[in-house]
Amino acid sequence: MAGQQIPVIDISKIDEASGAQLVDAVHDWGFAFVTGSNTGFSAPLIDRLFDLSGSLFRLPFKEKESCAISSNNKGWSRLHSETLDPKHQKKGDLKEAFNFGEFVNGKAQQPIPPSLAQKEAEISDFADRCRGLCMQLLRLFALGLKIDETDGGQAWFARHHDASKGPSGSILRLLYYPAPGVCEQDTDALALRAGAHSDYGSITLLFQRSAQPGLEVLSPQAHWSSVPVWPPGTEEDQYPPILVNVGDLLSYWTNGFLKSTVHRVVFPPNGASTDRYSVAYFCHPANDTKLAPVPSEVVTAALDSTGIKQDVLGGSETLTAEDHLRSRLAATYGWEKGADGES
Ligand SMILES: O=C(O)CCC(=O)C(=O)O
Ligand SMILES: [Fe+2]
Repeated sequence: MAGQQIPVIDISKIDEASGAQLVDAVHDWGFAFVTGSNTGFSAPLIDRLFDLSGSLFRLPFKEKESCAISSNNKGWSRLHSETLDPKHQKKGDLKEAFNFGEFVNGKAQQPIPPSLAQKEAEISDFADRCRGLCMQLLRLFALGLKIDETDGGQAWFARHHDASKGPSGSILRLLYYPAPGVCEQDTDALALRAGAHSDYGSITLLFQRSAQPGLEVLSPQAHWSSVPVWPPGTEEDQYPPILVNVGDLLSYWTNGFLKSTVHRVVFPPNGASTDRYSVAYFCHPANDTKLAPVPSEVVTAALDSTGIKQDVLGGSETLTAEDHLRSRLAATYGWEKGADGES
């Protein structure tokens, strides 16, 4: 797939037609761009968060280090400290990241750099908007999968993601990939900014900056294909297209019908000296959500035609969202404890 083929879907209407479009897009590829005022993200709002992210990563090492990431997967991680693909990458990713867990009444539940304190409300507001957009997307998935009203209809997934349902593993992650040559340079030609991985949760939202490309997705034919920052024709949009991808949990929940696609971040082409900043929001259902089979004729018909049975992926026990996340974190990092977190 050429990157520009990732469909751009206007989600101004939450109805069956846009639900079907979104489901079609992620059924094969796991990725789609969504746009329209309904996303809740104007260009200036996104710009402000990137300004804030720039000032966070420019803080003195000591201040960032005081918020270093721990086994709950919240906080700051430095260059080379981890890779998203430990099976294949010998060295850590060439990135810094700051993971914010859920905010409570606008307050972070983890140490944050003191000089960021007056921006706490702004970060919390951004995370709330991300969750709000994910709720709309979850409604669209349920509509596209034709879940019957008697089973919960468009609320089937969304109701488990409401903040009132209790804590979840949702994370807002700010990312900074320094330009080649700015930091200690890697001589390994295979070095990556972020190793190949799939995300763990229900839905990931990704915000990118113009002229800072690098994301690639793995095609079903096992080719890496670059993803544009702005799909052609959307450069001037008042509400920039936001990249959406399905995570492992939603793929599991739909018996693989919605795809969780492997992706990675590479250096700019031709040795160009550009930083990359991105912001990802990983949306998870409440920890105690039971991932029971989705009552969808669309999913059932697909399973019938492929011969895959519901329990092949799901096993005989109904996992909770927390079990699912814990098993993914353990597989990647060997973590046995905290269930909060993300890839
Ligand atoms: O920075 C990016 O474009 C992608 C980051 C990513 O895939 C992740 O952190 O899971
Ligand atoms: Fe990812």
